[in-house]
Amino acid sequence: MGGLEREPTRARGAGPGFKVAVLGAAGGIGQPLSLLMKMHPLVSTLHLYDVFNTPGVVADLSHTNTSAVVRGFLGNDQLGPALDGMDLVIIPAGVPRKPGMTRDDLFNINAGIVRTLIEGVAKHCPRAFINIISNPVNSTVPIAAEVLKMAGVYDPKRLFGVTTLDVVRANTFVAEVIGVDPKAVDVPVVGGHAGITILPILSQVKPQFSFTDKEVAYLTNRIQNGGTEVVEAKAGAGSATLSMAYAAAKFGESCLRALQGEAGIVECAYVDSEVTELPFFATKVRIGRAGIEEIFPLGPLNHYEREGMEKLKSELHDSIQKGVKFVQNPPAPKK
Ligand SMILES: NC(=O)C1=CN([C@@H]2O[C@H](COP(=O)(O)OP(=O)(O)OC[C@H]3O[C@@H](n4cnc5c(N)ncnc54)[C@H](O)[C@@H]3O)[C@@H](O)[C@H]2O)C=CC1
Ligand SMILES: O=C([O-])CC(=O)C(=O)O
Repeated sequence: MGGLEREPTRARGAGPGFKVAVLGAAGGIGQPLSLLMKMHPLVSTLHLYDVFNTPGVVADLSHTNTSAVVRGFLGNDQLGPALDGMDLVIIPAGVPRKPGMTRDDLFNINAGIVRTLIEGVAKHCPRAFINIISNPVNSTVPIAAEVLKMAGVYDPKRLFGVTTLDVVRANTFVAEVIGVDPKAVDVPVVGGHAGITILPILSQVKPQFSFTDKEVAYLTNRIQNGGTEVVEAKAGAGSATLSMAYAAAKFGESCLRALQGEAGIVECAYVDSEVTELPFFATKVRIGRAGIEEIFPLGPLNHYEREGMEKLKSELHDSIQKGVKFVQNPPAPKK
C-alpha cells in the first residue's frame, strides 16, 4: 500500500492524559480491554505488548477515531520500549483455565510470565501503578511484590491485584435477588481471588437489605464460583474475557482518575495489607495520586462471614507463600 508523501500533521500522544500499557494485549481479555482503554478520554498513549499478534491488534485498533495513540510491541526484545514512561501497566498475560482446573493449576506457567513482565516494569517504569489480572492472583501479586523488592523499587501503594470482577459479579447477582439496577448495588468482596478465598460481605450491602440464610448461601456460592461458571460454559475455550475486560477497564479508570488527583476513589483490590495477619488481602482501598492512601478495615461481620474469614485464611496463606517462594527460591531450570 502506498504511503503519504508527508507525515500526518498533528503530532499526537503528547496531549493531556496518561500512558497506559496492556501486557498480554492480544488475548481474550487483552483485546476488549485494549479497545476500552483506547476509548477512554484519560488515556493519551496506549502501548500494547504481547508475544503474539500485536501488529494485527494495533492495526485494527488504530483505525478507531478516538484520541489515544496506540503502539504495538512484540516479544521480549520490545518489552522495555513498551514500558518506558508508562503511568499504568495492566497485566492480563498468561494462560486461562479449562474445565476441571483450579486457578492454582495455572501457577506453573503464569508465575514465570508475571515474574518476567514485572522485571521489565521494575527496570522501565518503577513508579507506574500495576494492575495484575493474571491468575492465580493470590500468588501472582506476591510474586510481583518480591520481584519489585529484589529490584529495590517496591512501593506497596502502587501494586494492585484486580478483584473487581468479583465485585462486579456480586453486584449483578445481588441486584437480581433484590430486584434493583445493578449500578445501585455495592457489595464489598474481601479476601482473595479463588474459590472460598473470595468472600462477599453481604451484611454490608448497599442499599441495605436483609437476606434470608438461603439467599446468603446461594449468593456466596455463586459469587465464589462465578469464574468456574464461565469456564464450564465456555467448555474448553477459556475463561471470562468480556466481563473481565469490563472489570479491568473499570478498575483502570479508577486508577487514572486517582492519578489525575480526583479525591475519594474507593475500590476493592488485593493488596499488601495489615488488615489481617496475612501479608496480602483484598478489601476496600482509597486510591490517590501516589497510590493507596487508605486501606479500610473489614467492618462488622456476621457469624457466617466470620466463619468464611476463618476458612479462607489457610488457603490464602499457602498461595501467598507459594508466590514468595517462587521468587526467593526459584525452581531449578528444567534440563
Ligand atoms: N483477575 C481476574 O479476575 C481474572 C483473571 N483472568 C486471568 O487472566 C489471564 C489471561 O486470560 P485470557 O486473556 O482469557 O487468556 P488468553 O490466552 O486469551 O490471552 C493471554 C495472552 O497472554 C499472552 N502471553 C502469554 N505469554 C506472554 C508473555 N510472556 N508476555 C506477554 N504476553 C503473553 C498470550 O499470547 C495471549 O495473547 C489468565 O491467567 C486468566 O486466568 C481471567 C479472568 C478473570
Ligand atoms: O475463573 C477463572 O479462571 C478466571 C477468573 O479468575 C474469573 O473469571 O474470576
